[in-house]
Amino acid sequence: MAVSYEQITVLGAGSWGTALAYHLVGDGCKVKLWARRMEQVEEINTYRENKRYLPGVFLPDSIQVTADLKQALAGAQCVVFSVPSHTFRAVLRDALPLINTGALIVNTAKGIEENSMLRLSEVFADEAGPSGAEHYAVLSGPSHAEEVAQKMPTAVVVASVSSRTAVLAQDLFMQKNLRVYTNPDIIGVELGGALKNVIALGTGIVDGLTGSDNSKAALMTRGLAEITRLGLTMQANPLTFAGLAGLGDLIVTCTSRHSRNRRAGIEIGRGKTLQQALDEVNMVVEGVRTTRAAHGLAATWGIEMPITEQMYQVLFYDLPPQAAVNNLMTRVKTREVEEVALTKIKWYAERDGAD
Ligand SMILES: NC(=O)C1=CN([C@@H]2O[C@H](COP(=O)(O)OP(=O)(O)OC[C@H]3O[C@@H](n4cnc5c(N)ncnc54)[C@H](OP(=O)(O)O)[C@@H]3O)[C@@H](O)[C@H]2O)C=CC1
Ligand SMILES: O=C(CO)COP(=O)(O)O
Repeated sequence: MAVSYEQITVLGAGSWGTALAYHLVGDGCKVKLWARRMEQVEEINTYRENKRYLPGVFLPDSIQVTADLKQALAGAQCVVFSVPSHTFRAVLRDALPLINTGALIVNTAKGIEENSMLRLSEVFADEAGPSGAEHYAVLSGPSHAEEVAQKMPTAVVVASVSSRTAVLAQDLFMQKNLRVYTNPDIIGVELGGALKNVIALGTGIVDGLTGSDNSKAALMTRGLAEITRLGLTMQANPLTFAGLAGLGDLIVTCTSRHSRNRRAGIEIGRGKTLQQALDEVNMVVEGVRTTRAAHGLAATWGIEMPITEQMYQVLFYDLPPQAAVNNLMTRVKTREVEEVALTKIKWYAERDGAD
């Protein structure tokens, strides 16, 4: 039977945190939404609307907004993290001592820690200790805040090392407009959600350059191939990349007008610098830091990720986007699917010293 919560706390009052608070608030359940800035709290309390991050959505009084972390977390049986991934560790560190033991923790950020190259569940284990993992779940999949807030039918996935926790998170978010699947493959779900943003920047660039549908389809498909290649080596289930956290999220992020990563890419494709593109979007563009982390992971695991490599050169070394396209198109010829499967076999053979 589904557990009913009296109080849920959402940390992070951007688009996603606000949409999730709106989604979760219901009969008998109080939702507290934590924003780091008092001005934002005042604005939401005055207008009952998050004008900057989720305009047009009326937030009922049963969503209590606060900038006081202690007050936000007092009594919470469930804590949803919706802060940008590069701030996750710091917010987590402040929040952990204030979170009730045994509370369900759901992280909804999509990224990889830039310098450590850790997945966010690894960052969590780093801060909370490995035993905390039992209560920790990840929510991912194709789900733009704007559409979830409009109650558009949406499907997402939750992953946890604990099947009980995954089911608790599934029950928590499941509603008529939001269908939630569970998946035990937390590695694949985290990698899919983070790495699709790198490809979305790339498809955005193509939109800004030429708008070619053929080129975008090529990037998405070959992007998924390199994500799968890395994921396989990192012990993910390859089927996860064909699911909501992989292909599903890749489609939405690479094609939607709501996607910040795609929008930033479009600006770069039109000739803006990275900083100009980020200023234009003015919301978190996770794919930029993730490109650096993915580039590092590819080197660490010895995996070829040509699209990630070109994105890295465009974003951080001013490679002109057209030159990146040319580089991708003139790579040495290769096979479509065998390389993906062979990657894992080759990697293990090398590790184990086998022929
Ligand atoms: N938007 C979406 O549709 C979806 C987003 N996600 C993921 O959710 C995460 C959050 O994204 P989203 O809500 O869209 O981001 P937004 O850009 O909409 O908002 C970011 C929020 O994070 C706050 N913030 C920034 N830095 C810090 C910090 N150091 N400590 C605490 N809060 C901070 C911002 O506050 P301030 O205004 O003060 O800077 C703002 O409230 C990302 O990982 C994203 O990939 C996942 C699925 C869907
Ligand atoms: O992850 C998302 C949708 O599932 C949000 O993607 P963007 O960050 O590109 O907006």
